[in-house]
Amino acid sequence: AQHGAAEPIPAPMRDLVWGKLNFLHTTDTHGWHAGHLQESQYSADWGDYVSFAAQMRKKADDAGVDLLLVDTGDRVEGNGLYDASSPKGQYYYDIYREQDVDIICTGNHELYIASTADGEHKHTVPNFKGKYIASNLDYIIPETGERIPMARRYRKFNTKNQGVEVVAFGFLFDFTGNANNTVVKPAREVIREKWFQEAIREKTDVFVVIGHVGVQMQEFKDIFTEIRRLNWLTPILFFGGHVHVRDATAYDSRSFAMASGRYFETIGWMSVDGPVKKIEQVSSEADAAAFKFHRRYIDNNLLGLYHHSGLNASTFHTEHGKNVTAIIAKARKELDLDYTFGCAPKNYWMSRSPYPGPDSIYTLLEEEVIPDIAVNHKRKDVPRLVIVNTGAIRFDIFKGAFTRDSTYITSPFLSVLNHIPDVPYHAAKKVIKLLNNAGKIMADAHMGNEFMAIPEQLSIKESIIYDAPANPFSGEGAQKPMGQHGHKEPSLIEGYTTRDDIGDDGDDAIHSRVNFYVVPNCIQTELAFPEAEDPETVDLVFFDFIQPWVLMALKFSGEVYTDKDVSLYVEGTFTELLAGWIKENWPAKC
Ligand SMILES: O=c1ccn([C@@H]2O[C@H](COP(=O)(O)O)[C@@H](O)[C@H]2O)c(=O)[nH]1
Repeated sequence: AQHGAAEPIPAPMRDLVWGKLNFLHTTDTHGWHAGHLQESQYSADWGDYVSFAAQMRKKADDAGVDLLLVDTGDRVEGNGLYDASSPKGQYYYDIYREQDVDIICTGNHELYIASTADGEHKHTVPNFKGKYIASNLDYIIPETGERIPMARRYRKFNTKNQGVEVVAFGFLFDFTGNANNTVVKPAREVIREKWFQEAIREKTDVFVVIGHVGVQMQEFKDIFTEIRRLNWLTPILFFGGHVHVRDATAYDSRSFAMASGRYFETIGWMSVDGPVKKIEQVSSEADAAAFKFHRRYIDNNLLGLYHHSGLNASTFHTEHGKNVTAIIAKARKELDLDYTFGCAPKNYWMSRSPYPGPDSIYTLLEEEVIPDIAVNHKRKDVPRLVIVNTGAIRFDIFKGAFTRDSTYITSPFLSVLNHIPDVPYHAAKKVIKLLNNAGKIMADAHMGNEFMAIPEQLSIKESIIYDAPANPFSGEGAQKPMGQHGHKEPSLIEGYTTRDDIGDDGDDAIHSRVNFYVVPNCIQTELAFPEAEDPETVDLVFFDFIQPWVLMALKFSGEVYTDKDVSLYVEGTFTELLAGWIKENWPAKC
């Protein structure tokens, strides 16, 4: 862990279940490779993960089984370690590559900005040569305009210890927000392509489909159906992401799918046991029931990593892992990520507390931040509606130092405030309602409103509010306390208490439960409104990211505008404006 990171706290633990084939999975790490410095339960860093993987590979070798590492994209955007350098990612590529990942693919965040996709093609694809898979993604070479596969379409290989044959694919969901130097092909079309049809006719022991795709999303279901059509008994394993949740499901009795959260809070574990090799393989569905699948969501917590590897603080860390931790520390220092803009007076939550409310980060924005930053001095007296999408905020603010790192953690995007001047108020006032409530109408116009909100809400549609704190030690397989604290039951800290299609025993550490309040897709602030009556016209101000939705909503309200009618409202990215606001408004010292 990084120097100064929150000390890990012991929790009651569920053990890992090993099989013949075992996997460690990361997804949506979004630059959090230094770990969560302010949260004890997720404070291990990428160097610790390098040590963990090496120790677990050794365990696998000793037992004669196999361990593979998987990463399903969105490694970038969301943390100072990636975003604070200029150009972005200057330190990240060399840190990330230190992990020996066996199967890796692209997420949508690698593609929003052309230079990010260039960086992916220039650095990460060659860093993981032969292991990087791009089943439905092409890249356009800037110099020639030639369109080529981002990386190989699939990978066939044998595992180290048992020689298990694996055919692996790497998909991205049907993403349309990419810059124009990549082409994402819809999964449902790719599965008809000749190369895919040939690949699924390879006689293999197991298919592994990794993807930046939620495990409940149609893309995975389509891929599963097509592989299964020709391979009735072969196990098919899916590793997904994008939705930022811990999740697992089975599409049938010989398949299994898991997604491993977000922000390097979670290291996913999947194992398969049973007749994994063709030679031992089964000829009927009844025999195929012998396959056993397990999943575990490992908190990225050093004490947990010690526990699962059977090691301790003096035996766990490899030289390689320690070096990676040191490289991260050096990068953080050079980027001055601990520079403090101000001191947050309390915690502000995205989903843990209701919006509107005193502890909601969106209420803080709506009532305090936006009125101060959404000001164009030439038009400051013109009434305006300022609309901000909630997905633009990526993480909670914790009481205490708000650092350069926090600015990117809260708001990594290059979002700016644009505007359309003098929009008739009768139309402008309908926009927020359409963005928040007219999901069906907008979806019919191929503008899914849910893409303006936080990704978690793609999966969690209703608030989850617990009546009272859960009984920590009740439930299936009540747990033994971790490590060095003997028989004393440690008190629980808040964290994941996952319920997926497999059950509620997926998390390795037992936490106390956390409420999840659903928030709207967008929030709105009214500024400079006359007191007596409604204005005739207003300036409509909004993040550039939601411009297509805003234009569509205006059209539905009877006012047609195009991109040509939109111009910048305030100089500076939202990230910079927020940092400036904090410097002005929160005390300098904590
Ligand atoms: O410029 C941007 C880019 C993205 N967003 C928000 O992020 C989600 C996508 O997040 P994932 O991590 O890929 O799941 C998108 O739906 C937007 O809500 C943004 O606000 N601005």
